[in-house]
Amino acid sequence: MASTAPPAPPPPPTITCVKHLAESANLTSIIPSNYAYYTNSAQTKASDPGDSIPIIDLSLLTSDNPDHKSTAIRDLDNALNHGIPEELMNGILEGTRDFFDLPEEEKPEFQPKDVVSPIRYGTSFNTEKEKIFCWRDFLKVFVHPHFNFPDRPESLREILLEYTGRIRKMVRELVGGVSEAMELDQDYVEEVLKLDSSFQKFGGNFYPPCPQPDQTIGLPPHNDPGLFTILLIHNGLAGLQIERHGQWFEVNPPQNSMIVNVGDQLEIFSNGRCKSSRHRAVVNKLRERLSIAVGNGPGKDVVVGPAAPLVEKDGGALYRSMKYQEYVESQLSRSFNGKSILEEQMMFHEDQI
Ligand SMILES: O=C(O)CCC(=O)C(=O)O
Ligand SMILES: [Fe+2]
Repeated sequence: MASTAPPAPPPPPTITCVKHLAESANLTSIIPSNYAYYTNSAQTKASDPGDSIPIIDLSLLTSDNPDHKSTAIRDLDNALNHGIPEELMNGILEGTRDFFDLPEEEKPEFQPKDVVSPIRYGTSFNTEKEKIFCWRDFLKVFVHPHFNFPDRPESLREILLEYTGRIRKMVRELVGGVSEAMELDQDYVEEVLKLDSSFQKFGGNFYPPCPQPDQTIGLPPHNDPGLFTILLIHNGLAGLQIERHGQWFEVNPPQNSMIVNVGDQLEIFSNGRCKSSRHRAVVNKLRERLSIAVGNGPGKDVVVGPAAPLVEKDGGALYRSMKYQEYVESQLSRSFNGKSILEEQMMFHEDQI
């Protein structure tokens, strides 16, 4: 009688996550040289709660018509005020934290080589391409149109489904508000961007405390690829910075608030009316930081270019069109220090217009 072979042991960890490194007794006061990243702190301005970083940059949603503008503002306000219950926010933060707390030997199964795998745990951004690593670990899960979920921890599955579903609803309202501000028909926008099958990606970021926070970076400057990213930061801990006119501004979100970042597809679709937010995350000496970034795009197979009525109004398209799936894959397979894909899609640079 043939005996059944015992199950194969799990593969050894392929990467050292930074959480493990930060917790190891070997890490004293100097970080390893492959985490060295120079940030010009002189360029960073402290935040001014008065006017520096609006959590939603309503000026990006401008229409020349003041009535349209105020309707859009009201709609956006509604979307955000009636959003996500506090316990759901706490639940998703706890579930994600539980994932990062799984024993290291249980994590290799979530570490596929392929950058477009639907469930991917890793460190830095793309360690295959990078010599300098960033001080963060991540969990990325594709949650729509197909819902994927890691089978552990138990606490994550249901809450992931519910949380990302709520975020999709909120994003549709945001898209509705923006469409109105740009005088575009909402049904037209939903249809051309195929929002029923929107590609949605859940991202958990874990930044352990770092003995030399000025010598490294949590996430280097980047733009998110989709339409809107909704960011939730545990305890609103500072670390996120947004670039405006060559200066970096700290964002200090109020407790239980969410940050809405405009992504590249919205800049392209709006023919430059909405500007994609360039941002980065710095790390903290004493406290760990956990953020949840849910990226919301159009359908994967949509070829996104400037909306036809806007091109007509503006007398031309300012951006090339590209299938969203190719855009995402191209961004994922780069290292962070290369040229931004958005720049490549611009047909004219501001100094040429
Ligand atoms: O952790 C943060 O504050 C930023 C995260 C982020 O930008 C991202 O995941 O794309
Ligand atoms: Fe981001």
